[in-house]
Amino acid sequence: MIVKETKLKGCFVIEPTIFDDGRGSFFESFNKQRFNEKTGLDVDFVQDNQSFSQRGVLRGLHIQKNEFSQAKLVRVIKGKVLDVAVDVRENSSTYGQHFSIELSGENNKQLFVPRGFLHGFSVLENDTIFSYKCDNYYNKASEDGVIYNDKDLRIDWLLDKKEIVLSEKDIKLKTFKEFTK
Ligand SMILES: Cc1cn([C@H]2C[C@H](O)[C@@H](COP(=O)(O)OP(=O)(O)O[C@H]3O[C@H](C)C(=O)[C@H](O)[C@H]3O)O2)c(=O)[nH]c1=O
Repeated sequence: MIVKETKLKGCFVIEPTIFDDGRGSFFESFNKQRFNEKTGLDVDFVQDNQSFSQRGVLRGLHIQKNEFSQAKLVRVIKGKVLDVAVDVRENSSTYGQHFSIELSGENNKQLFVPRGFLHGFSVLENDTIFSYKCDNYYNKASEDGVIYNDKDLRIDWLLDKKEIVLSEKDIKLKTFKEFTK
């Protein structure tokens, strides 16, 4: 298991050890002891989520605020996404900066997104299964977010504008300037 901290403190890329044999392959998708050892964290995940999307779908950028904020350990079981985490932790030296990474059923990479981050992903292949662990429960009332094409964040989602599919909720998300007011 290789764990590398990104330029955003506390945000890690995790590459599990894959065991290939004549039948196929095996890997531990999560091991609390090893995760804590390698990251220096002690995260207690309480909820697993899964979403299924076709190419062009873009989910995010979302966050749950205050006491409902969530750290997430995200991965792709099948297909491919560009996963994006935006640091919006108060007084962070990397406030407003983002890290993006391709997660796929091929590369089996995972991203640990700490509390205090906006999170979103664009779907790059059909029939993509996105699976993630959260360290706090879903709380709709605490949800907030930023529009995917915010002029200040300038995120390249690796999709043509005309193919992007957003939820009714995400179409109406605020700008980063409005979010940080
Ligand atoms: C997140 C969530 C949603 N729901 C229900 C609420 C809606 O009826 C339905 C779809 O929810 P939503 O449109 O918020 O799903 P996504 O657009 O995939 O949102 C997620 O995508 C981004 C990338 C994230 O990081 C968050 O985990 C989350 O905001 O599932 C639940 O019942 N429990 C949950 O934990």
